[in-house]
Amino acid sequence: MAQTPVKVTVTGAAGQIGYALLFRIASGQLLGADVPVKLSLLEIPQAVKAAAGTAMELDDCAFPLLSGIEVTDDANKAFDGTSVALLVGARPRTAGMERGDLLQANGGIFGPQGKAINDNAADDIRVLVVGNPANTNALIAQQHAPDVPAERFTAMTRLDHNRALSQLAAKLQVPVSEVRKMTIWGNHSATQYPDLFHAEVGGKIAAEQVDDAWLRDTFIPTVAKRGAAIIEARGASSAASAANAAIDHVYDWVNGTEWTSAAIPSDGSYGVPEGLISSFPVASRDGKWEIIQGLEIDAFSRERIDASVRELEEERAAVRELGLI
Ligand SMILES: NC(=O)C1=CN([C@@H]2O[C@H](COP(=O)(O)OP(=O)(O)OC[C@H]3O[C@@H](n4cnc5c(N)ncnc54)[C@H](O)[C@@H]3O)[C@@H](O)[C@H]2O)C=CC1
Ligand SMILES: O=C([O-])CC(=O)C(=O)O
Repeated sequence: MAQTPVKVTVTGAAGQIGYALLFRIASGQLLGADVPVKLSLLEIPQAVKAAAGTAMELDDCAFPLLSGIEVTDDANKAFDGTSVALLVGARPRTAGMERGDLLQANGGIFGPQGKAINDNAADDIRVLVVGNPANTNALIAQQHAPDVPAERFTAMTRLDHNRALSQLAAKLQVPVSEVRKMTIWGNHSATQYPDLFHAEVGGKIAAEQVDDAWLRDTFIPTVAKRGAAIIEARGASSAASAANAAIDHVYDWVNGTEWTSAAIPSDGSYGVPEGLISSFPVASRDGKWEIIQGLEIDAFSRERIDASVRELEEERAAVRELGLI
């Protein structure tokens, strides 16, 4: 192994997403098949033993790229020298809850973890928040890390993006790989807006290849409420698909992509107030996300983007009220 191992920290390592994520990171799918990794597993004290059990299983896989594993309940230790932080550890919702209902329960986790990242992480730290409500938790962590460039804090809407690809490909009976330029706008919540007016299939705008009623009454709600449908069917929230999306997000951030969706701090583009961590169409170049510019937004899309952004503003106001930022 020529390269120095990259330290990757996963919080909530003993949880269901953690279990679906860690083995894929250790096998090289997060950063690349030639990049050695060191894993740090952060858990609450009661779950450290279970995380240590997962670490035993990681050992038992004898992954050539895995150069070491630590298991801890100390955030300062977990984030010491970390280049990639996957903030998964948080309570999932159960049937009947919206993700925003978790703000009070989970918000308190992300301030201290943001501070521990600020004080200990490597200079090239990249943070992906998965724990819900992901956008606003990312904002909380970012606000406690004043020394880390703000754009290093991101939240996951890649699962929504992948769901949208899959639903559209099934409708048009094309392979998923033929869908281009999909975008999720706004919050990782039921107000998110999956946009077919810029997506393309066979070089033609997707919205023109489906009927309006399907787009409005089937596609958008199916994608936006897919998390609840999984909870209803599985009796537990999405895990392997969430882990898969986290891998996709970080891989593309580090290795580059021409078009995907990610929740990143707004620079004011498309009328989204600066600083909100909102999902946009993004490219990644030289290891940095860039919002894809110049898209025309019609009245139908404008109304939906604005509604989701309004919810993000309400969540930000709520966490201010709770003293979390
Ligand atoms: N952004 C997205 O697209 C998605 C987000 N999620 C969210 O991911 C989160 C995790 O989901 P699961 O793994 O299914 O939950 P889980 O309940 O199976 O695991 C969560 C783990 O986090 C740990 N944890 C709690 N507080 C912690 C802290 N302060 N530090 C470190 N670890 C801590 C728990 O001990 C537990 O082991 C939930 O908030 C869920 O809603 C889930 C699917 C998709
Ligand atoms: O819906 C949930 O609570 C879990 C999640 O974020 C998703 O599956 O998108």
